[in-house]
Amino acid sequence: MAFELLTPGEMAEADRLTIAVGPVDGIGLMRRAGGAIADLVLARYPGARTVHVLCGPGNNGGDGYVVARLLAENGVAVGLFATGAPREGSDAALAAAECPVAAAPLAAFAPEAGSIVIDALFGAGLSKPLGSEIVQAIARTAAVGVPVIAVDLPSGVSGVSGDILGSAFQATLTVTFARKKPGHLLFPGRALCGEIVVVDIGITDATIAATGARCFENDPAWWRPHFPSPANDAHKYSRGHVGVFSGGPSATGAARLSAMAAARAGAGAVTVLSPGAALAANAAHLTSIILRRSDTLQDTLAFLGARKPEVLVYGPGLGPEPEVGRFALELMSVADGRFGALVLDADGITSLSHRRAAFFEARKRPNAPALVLTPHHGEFGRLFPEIAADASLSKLEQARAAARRAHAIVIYKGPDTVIAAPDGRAAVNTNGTPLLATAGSGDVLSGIVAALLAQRMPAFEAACAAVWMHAEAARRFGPGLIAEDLPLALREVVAELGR
Ligand SMILES: NC(=O)C1=CN([C@@H]2O[C@H](COP(=O)(O)OP(=O)(O)OC[C@H]3O[C@@H](n4cnc5c(N)ncnc54)[C@H](OP(=O)(O)O)[C@@H]3O)[C@@H](O)[C@H]2O)[C@@H](O)CC1
Ligand SMILES: [K+]
Repeated sequence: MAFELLTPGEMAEADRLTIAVGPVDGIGLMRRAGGAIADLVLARYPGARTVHVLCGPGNNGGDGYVVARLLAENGVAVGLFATGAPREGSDAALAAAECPVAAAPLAAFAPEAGSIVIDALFGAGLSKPLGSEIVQAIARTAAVGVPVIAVDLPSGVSGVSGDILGSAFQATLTVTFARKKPGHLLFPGRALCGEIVVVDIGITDATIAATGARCFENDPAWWRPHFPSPANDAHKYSRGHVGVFSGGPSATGAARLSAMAAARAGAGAVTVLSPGAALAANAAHLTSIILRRSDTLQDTLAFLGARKPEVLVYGPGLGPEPEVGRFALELMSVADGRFGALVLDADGITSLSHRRAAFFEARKRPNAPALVLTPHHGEFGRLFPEIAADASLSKLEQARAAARRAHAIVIYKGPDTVIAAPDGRAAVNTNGTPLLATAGSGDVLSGIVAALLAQRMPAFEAACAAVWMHAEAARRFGPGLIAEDLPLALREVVAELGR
């Protein structure tokens, strides 16, 4: 299934391998790429009066010359504007030579209402911020509000990171080749692509695999085979037991949200581990969730010995104090098979930022539990300040670097949540919704992750599934959503996935 995301470098490698194997050559790929775009334009805009094609100096421009030629051959009035002639001997120069429409300088481009713009200025080869001539062309296009069809990427959007280099077109439709690129899915690029259509230009799945791409668009299609479904003879503990640590008397809700989500996501048993002072508050709100007092590490060890939970959730509602971080380190050091995995969220992450060296050291120990970290942007910056400050890394690369550093699955949350594993696998989530920007929503996510881990779903797949399910539940519930609604809204999502 075609969920890999290719960096521009990996895409260039796929092109190179395809051409090396033959029979299609570089200009052949370009003709296919341009041909697919011309077909889409003709199908989608049959009444377009004029199509303006803007061509850059590289192969993206080459695709543009193919589109211009094919549209002209189909009787469309074509305006062609170029930043300069393509390099002599290049495929783009060949495509330009085959194009019967004369190119005018880009400065002369002035789109009118009713026209369509094909942006073939820069794609995978964007290497620096756009110059003023191009920025002005973008502004003139935006001023008339005509549809823009971007070839490969909206010019100005980095295919690697989704960052905007100076300025960028707001596309109505972006047509890319073989596979999507990270820049299509990471913000702000994602918002500038409009609809994204991936066209097949003859690059095979085997060739994509040969590029070594290890990043994916998050989709149930590839993790669903690992999704847990209870065996017929299941009992509550065989379906996985999750323990969730609660905050003090005035901060217990977060743990209960996490616990409810873990139960709805299929954990057979869920225990809230509460400080004695918060037992009454928790008891007043819990029914099927087990409640157990835990004030000290000894209390927790007694629970681990007696109840043998697979997964612990540590962080929601605990407060950012250093002793919270110290306890997280103690938990990791006593794990030694007493529990399989730890989900560290919210204050569990922030509190460790005071003990980063000890934390990273603890992660190197051979008996350390599996770990899932679920930072949002601020928490990520606190635990991984050097990685967060490295502007040369995309969000995707930052998440990967953090996963390697912490020997953990990292769920780097946001509108474009990235999930990364220490082995280099990564996924970008695409079903997120602003409905999730609500207090307590992160606590629910940590509970879902824990439940899937407790049911023995492999960690990377479990994290990807949890992120997708969380967003899917929010979407289905719709406006008015508060975090309390999410666990129940999960029911339908779990039912469909487990079918
Ligand atoms: N066979 C294939 O490979 C296929 C490729 N295909 C197509 O090729 C595209 C990739 O082509 P590409 O590698 O030539 O890169 P492209 O985006 O055209 O730009 C490179 C040129 O732009 C220049 N430049 C960069 N930034 C700039 C700026 N801000 N301002 C000014 N100049 C700037 C850069 O200059 P340089 O960095 O060298 O100084 C260089 O001259 C890909 O997106 C797809 O559409 C398809 O046809 C399928 C087959
Ligand atoms: K483009």
